[in-house]
Amino acid sequence: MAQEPVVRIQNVTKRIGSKVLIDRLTLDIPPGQVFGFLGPNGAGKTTTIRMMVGLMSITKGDILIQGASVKSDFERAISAVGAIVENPEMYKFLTGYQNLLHYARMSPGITKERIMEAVERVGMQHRIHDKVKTYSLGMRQRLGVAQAILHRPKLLILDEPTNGLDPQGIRELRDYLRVLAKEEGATVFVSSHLLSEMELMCDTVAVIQHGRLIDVKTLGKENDAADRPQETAFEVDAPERALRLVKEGRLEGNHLIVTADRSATAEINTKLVLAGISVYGIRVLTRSLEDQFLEMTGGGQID
Ligand SMILES: Nc1ncnc2c1ncn2[C@@H]1O[C@H](COP(=O)(O)OP(=O)(O)OP(=O)(O)O)[C@@H](O)[C@H]1O
Repeated sequence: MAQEPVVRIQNVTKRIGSKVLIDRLTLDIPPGQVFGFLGPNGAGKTTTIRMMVGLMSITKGDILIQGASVKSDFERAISAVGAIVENPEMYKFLTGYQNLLHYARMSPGITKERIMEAVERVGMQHRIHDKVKTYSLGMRQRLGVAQAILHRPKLLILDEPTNGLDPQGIRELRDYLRVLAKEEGATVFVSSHLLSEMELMCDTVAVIQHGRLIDVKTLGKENDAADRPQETAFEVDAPERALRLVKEGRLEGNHLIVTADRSATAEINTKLVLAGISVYGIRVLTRSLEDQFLEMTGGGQID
């Protein structure tokens, strides 16, 4: 049985004046995943996140976090959330550890052991006693994440966490977000306008444009991809005859390219072979999420 979603965004609309920023957005976020929220600049990612954490009101619809309504039960909803939406304030002349200790004093029940556990989750144990002013951007971000998870939230929200990070920093971010999702049993919700990074980081990606949900894709699951129609190339000895026989697709050299799902692929192969055409190879031409995203959003342009 599918587990209860950690977040349920239910038919949410955000209007400011006559402008519709978010248009009837419905989205379930399952537990224990790194879940991506992908869209070009201005698509409405930050607006959605701001509504999730109570920084902006919801015009219509509702958002449930661990079953609690952001609109009518905000205290309970937000208690399940750790978020970095704007840059977290850190005292630069204190060490990372002192910053966390300071923060922990303001929230009851966080022990020193828990602080060190959070520090380990983000791989900062070797630098945590250095002053924040000596940290790189990636380290400051890790410290921000450690702070955001101190109270063991079920949902960690990061708005554009890869911004400004170099490739190495992005790889490290990906690695520790995966550990977090697994070890803390938390769902990590990350927004980005960069597809390639989302592909590396996330289990699932929801694509948004013009305030509307366009698609939700599970990444890295072969079965999922295998059941959908995909461009498939049949390498044959008589391409023209193959095209006449199959009556669809196009030719590229000695390849017949057809959009087909698994069963159609098998049927086409049988047809070709029974007609005496030799099939030397069948290859699925998988497209990256990037290609699909560009297709969906018309090249990633805003308008
Ligand atoms: N307070 C506001 N009043 C009016 N329009 C706004 C307001 N805040 C955001 N917008 C507009 O709403 C749209 C969505 O903005 P939002 O910041 O949510 O996009 P985004 O997907 O997070 O993009 P980015 O990556 O550029 O931040 C944009 O067209 C933006 O100009």
